[in-house]
Amino acid sequence: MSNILEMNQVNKTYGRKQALHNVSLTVAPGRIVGLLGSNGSGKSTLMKLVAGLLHPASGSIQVTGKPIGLVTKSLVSFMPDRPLTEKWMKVRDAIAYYRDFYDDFDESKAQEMLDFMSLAENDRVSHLSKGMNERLQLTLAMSRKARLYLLDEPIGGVDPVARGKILDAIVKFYDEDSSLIISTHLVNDIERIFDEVIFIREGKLVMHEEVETIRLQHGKSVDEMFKEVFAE
Ligand SMILES: Nc1ncnc2c1ncn2[C@@H]1O[C@H](COP(=O)(O)OP(=O)(O)OP(=O)(O)O)[C@@H](O)[C@H]1O
Repeated sequence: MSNILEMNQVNKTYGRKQALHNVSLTVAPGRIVGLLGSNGSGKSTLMKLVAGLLHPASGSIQVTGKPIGLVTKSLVSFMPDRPLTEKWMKVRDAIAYYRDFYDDFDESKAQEMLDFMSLAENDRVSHLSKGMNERLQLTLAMSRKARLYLLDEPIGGVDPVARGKILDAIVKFYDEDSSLIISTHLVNDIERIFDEVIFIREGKLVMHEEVETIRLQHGKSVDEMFKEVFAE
């Protein structure tokens, strides 16, 4: 089966700042990929390019063999690091908003995820704790029927118990026809769910490896490898 994502020699600049340098990578179907790097390394930029929210300065990006554009917007579901919901909304309004906006929104999956997440339809978004808000954003992003899910820092600023619940939800509700890219710098908490990891530093891809290879051939956890590669 063809790759879900292919990036070839992608560069992205913001004014004079080069945020991504010649990034090339592929992601096969059915993979959970960790996109790991310290603050400012280019993780969000990479996701926004794949989501079609930014354009590369050069290079090509394809999702299921199709260049980024209108068609790929329906193949990619992006959970940004800042919520897309409005403060006045209740959880049910957020669900309705996504259902109206995305033809591929699966409302019964959303209901199942809300139950799993202990979120009530009547909860007001502005009253949700950070952890509960992350659960809502994850529910919204993962209830779309996409081929590629991009989750930008889904456990950022959330306590360890809430992190566990969010990771359990990702694994439980993830569909193996698709692939998932998750950005984080909290490697230790999340590495158990990754099949492969991409290390990115100052906009350059420095490693793309199967987690099993890191564990078996290098005898290290991903967190240990991360600390070694990113040691200053
Ligand atoms: N709109 C922008 N204008 C100018 N520079 C930007 C812009 N967005 C990001 N940058 C810069 O590009 C680089 C990569 O930023 P990016 O947000 O992709 O990193 P990140 O790895 O997601 O960081 P974090 O973990 O802090 O979210 C950083 O140096 C950042 O300051």
